[in-house]
Amino acid sequence: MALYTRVKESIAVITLKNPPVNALSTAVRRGIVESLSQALQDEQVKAVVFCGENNTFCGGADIKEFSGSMSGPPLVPMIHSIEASEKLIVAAIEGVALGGGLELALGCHYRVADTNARLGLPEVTLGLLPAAGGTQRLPRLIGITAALELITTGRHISAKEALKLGIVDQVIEGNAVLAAMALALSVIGQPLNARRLSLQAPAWVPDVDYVCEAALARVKQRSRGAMAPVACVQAVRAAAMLPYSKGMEKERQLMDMLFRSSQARAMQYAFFAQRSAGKWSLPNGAQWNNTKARNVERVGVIGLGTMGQGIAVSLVKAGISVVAIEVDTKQLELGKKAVTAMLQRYAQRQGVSSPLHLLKFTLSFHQLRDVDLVIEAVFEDMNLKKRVFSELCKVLKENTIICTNTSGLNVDELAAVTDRQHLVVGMHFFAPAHVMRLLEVVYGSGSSPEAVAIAMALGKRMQKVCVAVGNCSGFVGNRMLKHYMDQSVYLLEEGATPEQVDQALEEFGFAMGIFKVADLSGLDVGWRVRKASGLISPDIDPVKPSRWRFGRRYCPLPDMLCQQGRLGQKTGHGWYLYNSPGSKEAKCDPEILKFLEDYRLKYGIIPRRISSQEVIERCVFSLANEGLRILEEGITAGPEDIDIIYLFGYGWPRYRGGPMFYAAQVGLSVVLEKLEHYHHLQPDVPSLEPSQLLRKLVAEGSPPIQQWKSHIKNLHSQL
Ligand SMILES: CCCCCCCCCCCCC[C@H](O)CC(=O)SCCNC(=O)CCNC(=O)[C@H](O)C(C)(C)COP(=O)(O)OP(=O)(O)OC[C@H]1O[C@@H](n2cnc3c(N)ncnc32)[C@H](O)[C@@H]1OP(=O)(O)O
Repeated sequence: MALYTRVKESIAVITLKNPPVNALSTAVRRGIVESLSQALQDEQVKAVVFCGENNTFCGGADIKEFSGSMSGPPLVPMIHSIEASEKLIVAAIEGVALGGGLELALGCHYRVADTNARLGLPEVTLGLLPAAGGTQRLPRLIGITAALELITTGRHISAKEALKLGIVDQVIEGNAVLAAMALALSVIGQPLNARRLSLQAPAWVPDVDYVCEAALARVKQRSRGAMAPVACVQAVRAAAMLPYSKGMEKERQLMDMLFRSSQARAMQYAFFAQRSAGKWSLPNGAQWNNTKARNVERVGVIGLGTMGQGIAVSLVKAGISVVAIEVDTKQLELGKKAVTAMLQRYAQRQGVSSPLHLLKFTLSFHQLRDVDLVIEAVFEDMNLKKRVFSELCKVLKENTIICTNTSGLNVDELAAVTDRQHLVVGMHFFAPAHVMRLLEVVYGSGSSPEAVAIAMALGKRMQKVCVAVGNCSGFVGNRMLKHYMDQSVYLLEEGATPEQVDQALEEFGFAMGIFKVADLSGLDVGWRVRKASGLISPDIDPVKPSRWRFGRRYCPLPDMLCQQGRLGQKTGHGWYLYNSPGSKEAKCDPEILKFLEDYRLKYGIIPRRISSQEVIERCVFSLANEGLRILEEGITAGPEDIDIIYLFGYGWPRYRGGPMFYAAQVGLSVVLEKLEHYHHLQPDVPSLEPSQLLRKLVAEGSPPIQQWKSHIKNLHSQL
């Protein structure tokens, strides 16, 4: 709703009220229309100030309403009548003015913001465009080029930047509502036409086509396959080329198309999934709102390899003191140099003073005696980690939390060597840890809810998207990835090339195909894991290694590449060829094609043509199938957690929602049928066997993904 109040005799204040972000729900829009009419009818009122309750102007249209039938006064005519009002209207922006919230402010004649306000048109991140006149008014206010940048990225800007761009008229420290009233009193009586953005022409640009084509090329490269950024460019182009009313028609047409699209549904699902992942819960009933996290101010980071460096940088950026430890002076100096350089670059970019005073580098475990939490980031070796954990217990305070940055080792086995199993959790960061947003917080069987709460809160402070997951080999992301990777190499055996597989995956929307990712990470990473798990042993024939291990299909191609020293980008060749070691541009390697041909000949495999559809079905459905197994085992609280892990950690295209959402969107019965088909052809690949939960969900009529949790609960009670 909206609250109408009269102040200073001649000013009416209309306060949007819909906590927590005053989204423009039906009730709020109705309240605005009624309050505005009251203000316009009241002869005493000479000016109106719009503001939001609780120092938050408005977070935009109510996204929850998008999935139902929309009713109540529509936004476009409502904002039009604000702009057309003969009485002066000023927006007082505190907190946020986003999406429809900023569009409402653009309909006002003046805008005042407080210094901490954030503004933006983030509709593109929901698979939409600003459809309450934003694509037409913003270019008229700040020009085509700046509007294109803001609308196609959806980025939030500070009040300071908004002032520089000309989006707001004043930025004030203190109460924006009082400042808006003061501004209103100072300009009452001045003509309003020059303040009505729909009446203005956009600033002239010499070559609109060129500017729009360049923007189109940028968005296509940045978000391959996404419809919304392309539509945003088309709408802004219309602002430059057409009169306002025609531009509005174009905006409406493009919005109709996006609004109905599966991409918009997926991206809006992702918005809510991200928020639901933050509301973690454990199988024992402990959860985010019934468990207190104690504060963490000092953290120890053990190991300054690539992961440790990134973790230390993220901690310091969050204002947390770090004691960083290495085993010898050389490693310590290398780590110190890298961390210092990253933080100096960061400080320079942000225009802040370098936070190096928060860092201490040392060789001595004793320096950890008063840290609140430790993150171990040593080499991925169980025995080494166990030794580190035992040593830590000798020096740490008794309530210090111990976290391991393992990417898949058993957290319970590590906790067992400590004197505090309840204070041990996994914090699985993704490389590079100062860049990647995802953090899997892994609870073991003995981890206390408080330890989980502390790790989740720390991750959030480090700006990570945190997902609580149970302890199993590879946790969630890497456990699922294994099956996706298996299918990709089987496809090579059967006739595909790395480029074909990668092209299909990139066309699907992945940021990078699986073979390019493998080359980037280094093929030796998986090789070491396979050796440690006994899949590679000295009795395997080096010339014609077996294609079965432990009774299951196994593809020895990645091992054979490693044996040849083809470890990926770092050695200048892997699945692709690179100009030199460390260079990034992947080129097709004729040697690999020959190697694959020889391999097929050696094993008597007759290559066949493999379609992109088969690549996607086999790679993506096996990923989703494993996700369903994870759900049935209770490793995550819901499908949203899995999708968030894939969106933030594995380059899954946001406009496809995540593997679980994608499976639901394709249709669970289709996924079941395809998995049965491929499992029939590959009976020695157990992961292709449809999961119990998939069969159950299909048998129960494929409920929408939001209802899966209740079906999983029933499944658990039957087990
Ligand atoms: C059939 C054919 C019909 C075709 C045509 C139909 C046309 C329809 C006409 C539409 C006109 C278009 C109008 C406009 O252009 C569209 C929009 O405005 S879309 C919305 C744009 N706004 C956003 O994207 C902002 C989203 N929110 C945020 O970024 C953040 O929430 C925040 C505001 C920066 C605050 O961040 P935090 O403080 O971290 O808090 P949370 O993120 O955790 O949020 C708290 C709480 O609020 C819920 N929430 C936030 N924003 C919205 C919202 N806009 N609508 C609904 N709910 C919102 C969020 O989910 C959290 O909820 P909780 O988890 O606590 O339940």
